[in-house]
Amino acid sequence: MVKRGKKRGKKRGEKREEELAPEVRSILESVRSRVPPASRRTDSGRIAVDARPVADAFAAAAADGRVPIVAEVKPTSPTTEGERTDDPAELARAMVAGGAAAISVLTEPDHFGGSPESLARVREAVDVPVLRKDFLLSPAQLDAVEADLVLLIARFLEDDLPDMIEAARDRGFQPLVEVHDVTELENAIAADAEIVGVNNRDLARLEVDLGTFERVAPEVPDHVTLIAESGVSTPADVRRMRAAGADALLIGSAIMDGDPEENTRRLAAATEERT
Ligand SMILES: O=C(O)c1ccccc1NCC(=O)[C@H](O)[C@H](O)COP(=O)(O)O
Repeated sequence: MVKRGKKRGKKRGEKREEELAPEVRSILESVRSRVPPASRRTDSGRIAVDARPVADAFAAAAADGRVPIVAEVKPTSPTTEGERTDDPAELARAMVAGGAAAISVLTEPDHFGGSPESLARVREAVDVPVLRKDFLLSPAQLDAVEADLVLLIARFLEDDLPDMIEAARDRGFQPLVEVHDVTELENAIAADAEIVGVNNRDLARLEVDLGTFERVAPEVPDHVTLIAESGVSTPADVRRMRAAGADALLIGSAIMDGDPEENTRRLAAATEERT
């Protein structure tokens, strides 16, 4: 008789991961390879941040007649050709000069050309809130660098989301919870997220559809600060996202492609009454 090992069913997280685009699976693999194993973690390097309040920064931009824009320092990405090697601090200063209410910095090195050091330099160079844009899967990663906000992606964190929100808040960060559909939004709200980003980029196919934000935004409770992420290229896109309820927009490629100051100024000027 042939003895067979017990067949192990796939866990929900594993199944969800198989649905991701190969580029995104590769990002997660390299993130995991950098996380220190639990046996080597200590609490001694735990970060405590005095964060710049992002709600105040958005309110100040709006009061000044600018659309609140989170402009992203994004040297490259799986969907971008080439790499921009300018000084991240200079790029961030230019974005703020163009009217950015906040700055986002990719800190993932292998697929986005970022680093925690770049973010530290950016945060020193500007006085607006700075978001750490990375693929954070465990509390140990939060201690890599000080930032005002950290991105937590609901799709990757699943049941760990509430603990990661708590770990981020314990350190003083403002967690921005990224969702892509209403189920993820419900999980984010149940986990007490107060700042939510709806990502128009589908991480399963890497396609961008601004209709994603329009579908999810009506379900977002009023007390939540709501950010439209990805795929915003033109002033018309900015107006479309604002009309659908975005308090702010996170824009990378359209600002990095060309003159970041001029690009930010053009997009931040796309004001129109929200409905
Ligand atoms: O931008 C990519 O190619 C990408 C691919 C796979 C996972 C994430 C990716 N982007 C990360 C981001 O969050 C975006 O940089 C950000 O939302 C800005 O998007 P965009 O304005 O479309 O550059």
